[in-house]
Amino acid sequence: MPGPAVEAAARSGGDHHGGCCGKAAGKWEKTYLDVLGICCTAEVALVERLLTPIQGVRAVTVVVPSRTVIVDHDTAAVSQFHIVKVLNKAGLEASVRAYGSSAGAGGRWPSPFTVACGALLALSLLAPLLPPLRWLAVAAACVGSQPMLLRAFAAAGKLTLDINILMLIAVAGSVALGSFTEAGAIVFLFTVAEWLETLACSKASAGMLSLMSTVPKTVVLAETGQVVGMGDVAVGTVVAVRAGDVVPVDGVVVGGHSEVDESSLTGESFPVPKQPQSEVWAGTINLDGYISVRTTALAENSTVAKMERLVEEAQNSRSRTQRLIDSCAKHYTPAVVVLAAGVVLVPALLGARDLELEHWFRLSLVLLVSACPCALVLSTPVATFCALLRAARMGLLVKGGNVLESLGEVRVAAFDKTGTITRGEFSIKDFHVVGDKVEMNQLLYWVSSIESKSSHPMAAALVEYAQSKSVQPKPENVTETCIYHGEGIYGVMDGKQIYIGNERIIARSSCRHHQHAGHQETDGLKGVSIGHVICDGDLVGKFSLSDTCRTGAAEAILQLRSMGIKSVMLTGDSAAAAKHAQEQLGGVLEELHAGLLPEDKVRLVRGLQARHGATLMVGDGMNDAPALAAADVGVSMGLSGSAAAIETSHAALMSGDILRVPKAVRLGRRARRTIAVNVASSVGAKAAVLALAVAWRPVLWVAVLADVGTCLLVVLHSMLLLRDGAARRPRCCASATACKSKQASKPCCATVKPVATTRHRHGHGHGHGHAGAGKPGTLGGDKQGKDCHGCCQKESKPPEDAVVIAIPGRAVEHRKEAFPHENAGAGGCCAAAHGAEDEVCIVISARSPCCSTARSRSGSPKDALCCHGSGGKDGGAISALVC
Ligand SMILES: Nc1ncnc2c1ncn2[C@@H]1O[C@H](COP(=O)(O)OP(=O)(O)OP(=O)(O)O)[C@@H](O)[C@H]1O
Ligand SMILES: [Zn+2]
Repeated sequence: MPGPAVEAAARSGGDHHGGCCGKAAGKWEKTYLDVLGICCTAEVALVERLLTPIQGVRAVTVVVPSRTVIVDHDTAAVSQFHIVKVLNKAGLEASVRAYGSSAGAGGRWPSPFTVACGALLALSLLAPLLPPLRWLAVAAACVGSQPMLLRAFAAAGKLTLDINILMLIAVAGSVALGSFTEAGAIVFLFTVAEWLETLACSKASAGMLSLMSTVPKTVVLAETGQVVGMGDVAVGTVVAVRAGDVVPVDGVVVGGHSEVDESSLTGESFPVPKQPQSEVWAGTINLDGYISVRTTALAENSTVAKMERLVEEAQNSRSRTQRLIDSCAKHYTPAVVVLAAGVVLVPALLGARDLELEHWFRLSLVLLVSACPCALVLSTPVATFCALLRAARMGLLVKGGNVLESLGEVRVAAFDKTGTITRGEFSIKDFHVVGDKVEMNQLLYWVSSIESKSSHPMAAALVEYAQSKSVQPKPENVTETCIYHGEGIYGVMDGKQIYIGNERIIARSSCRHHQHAGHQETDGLKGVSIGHVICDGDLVGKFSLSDTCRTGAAEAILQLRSMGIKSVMLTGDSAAAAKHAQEQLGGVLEELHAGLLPEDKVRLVRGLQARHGATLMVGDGMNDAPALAAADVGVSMGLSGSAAAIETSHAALMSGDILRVPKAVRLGRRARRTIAVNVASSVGAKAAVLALAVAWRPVLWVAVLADVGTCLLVVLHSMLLLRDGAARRPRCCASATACKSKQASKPCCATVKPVATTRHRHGHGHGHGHAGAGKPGTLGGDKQGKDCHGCCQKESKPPEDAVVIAIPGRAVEHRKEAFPHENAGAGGCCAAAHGAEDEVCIVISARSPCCSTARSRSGSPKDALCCHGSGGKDGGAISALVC
């Protein structure tokens, strides 16, 4: 059945595995199998016992919720078909999963056995008219139990007691008692429930596959146009990616322009413009335009490959609750079976009469049926699976069920400033030479060359600044570098020892002008970070830079507060910069800690844990890695965030959308609630059946119904987690829920509303002399200043002063398609906020501070971006309005 696609998929999987383990002697492959016969942990043991003894099988992983078995095997020693055969012999209904196809496709229709069983059972109900028809019920039981028999035999052969054996004993018992209809009903109920469960599970695992977008197996070399296998692509190769193609590798664009859909990684459905120097990731889709990409990682080290591995590991790692339940379940089944035996043996030995004995026998059968802890065992993993999937779909990679549980327990959230609360996109406010030792160009050359070696956000800004002054950095001329976390960077150039950084670096460099250099408050620059350049012990340059808060930062913190979670800021930056960010956010943070070294952050996180309990830490940089590891849940932010932060964190947020932090906490809480309800209902159902059996009379089919019914309920209830939990409230602006809070909502709503009215009055917006006027999505309005309340009154500016941010036409169209009733532009904000699943919002006001930037005093167009929900990627900006 499996075609070439399957083999290709399996082989490439194997290559990558063998490659990364470095001991690829044979041809190790990872084969993914859909095994519909997996019901609970009993079958896990069975599958393992069946497969591990086979020679050439290295590892077997069973993922119960998605009924997937992953076999790591040597293709020379054992083929996938052999593995499938072994599983099918045990009645486990295994098949090789075609790469990219949806799992469990075979489960769409009930098996012929089930259908035949149902038909025969229905006919047997006519027995009152024609008594011999009652035997049809026995036939129904026999036909329907075919798959169960195979599995029961396999399990018995491996000395495992599984649900199939228990059910068959119950069926045999009913036949022995002469209740033929009951026997047929048990089999029918059981098989139908199993089929329904498979349907539900396949829906969940189909989502899993869509997450792991199909990365192409071949690439086209840009130079020659040759098509080569993914495995033969070395780092530094330039590959061609045409419009409509999936980007095959992680890399940097070296030629061409395009827009890329990164939703498979970030969960954001907004196209991201790419030009030379932009990073692109494997698995994202090149929407339009041809680009050539220089690879920066081998296929097996690409971000998607890492994600896949993480998701796989996450499914296998058991959470605390699950471990507890599993260890209880281990003792539960034997205990109940012994009890069931006792219930029938004791009265028999005591010489009970026939009629009484029948009662005890029935009770014992009911006990047996109830001995399967199916629903209980499923209660945690299915919920965890669905929650992890939901998280992954919103661009949050949670590394395991434990992390999910911890997320739900969070009491306090610590945020790093640069790159987390702020965009990490600094703009240089001022750069000047101090003294007459060097001149400007020389200084810029040194600074940009040395900063080219740093991944700090400030470094990028400094390099860009130098380039804008026509100074090209030459990192190859830097002979020695050292990065001092929390301080800055040191490098040797032209034989000079150069330090760049904050006041701490001045002390380190033993600068002769120490006294003079360290005073930033006296500089009259407020809310900016000050940097110093020291050359051979002399202060030779000074610069100041500023950064703006991310859209939604204030709202995210307010949402956390509404959930009873306190937020604090931990930053390595200066106190002035920290205070400035706090002001921009409208004072929503409850504590600020500035000037911290990485180890100070760890100490403070430990302190928060001691004082408040479970602590969430959100950060992005190298300097955050230890704190992320120390927190109960460390969330690293951004695809391009520091690799160290992504590795050490417990969860990685693939986009820069900080609003997903409260969303993640909410998801964690929902998952905990779901698990609690699952456990309670599965235990409750068992208890109710037993109570009914003891107090009234033991009815077998009720016991079976309760057993398989709760299994199904647990699965379906868990699947509710896949849906977006946030209730859709009417939203007045991009920062949606912030509208509840006074600080954040007023300026924003006030800004948006008048614009909408203005547009009404003017028909379509007419630009008043500002760039981009007349383009779709551009709005002009000279009345804005008057109409706007709050923030805008203070900040109103003449239209010429307004900056219209680039309007990628495509993006506007894209929006228009999504919200045809809207003319894009200002109104688009509301429109987008209503419908879009990921709250991509459009309205950008140049200079009209709103939302989180309400009190921003910055003048640069970049800084004024607000109400911009596309996750901090400026390229997505669409329209402008003028205040
Ligand atoms: N490459 C660099 N160039 C210039 N200054 C630097 C550099 N690296 C660090 N610094 C200085 O050291 C300070 C602390 O840096 P650190 O990386 O610890 O924190 P941060 O990124 O500014 O803030 P946060 O902790 O909120 O992320 C910075 O504010 C900056 O002044
Ligand atoms: Zn079971």
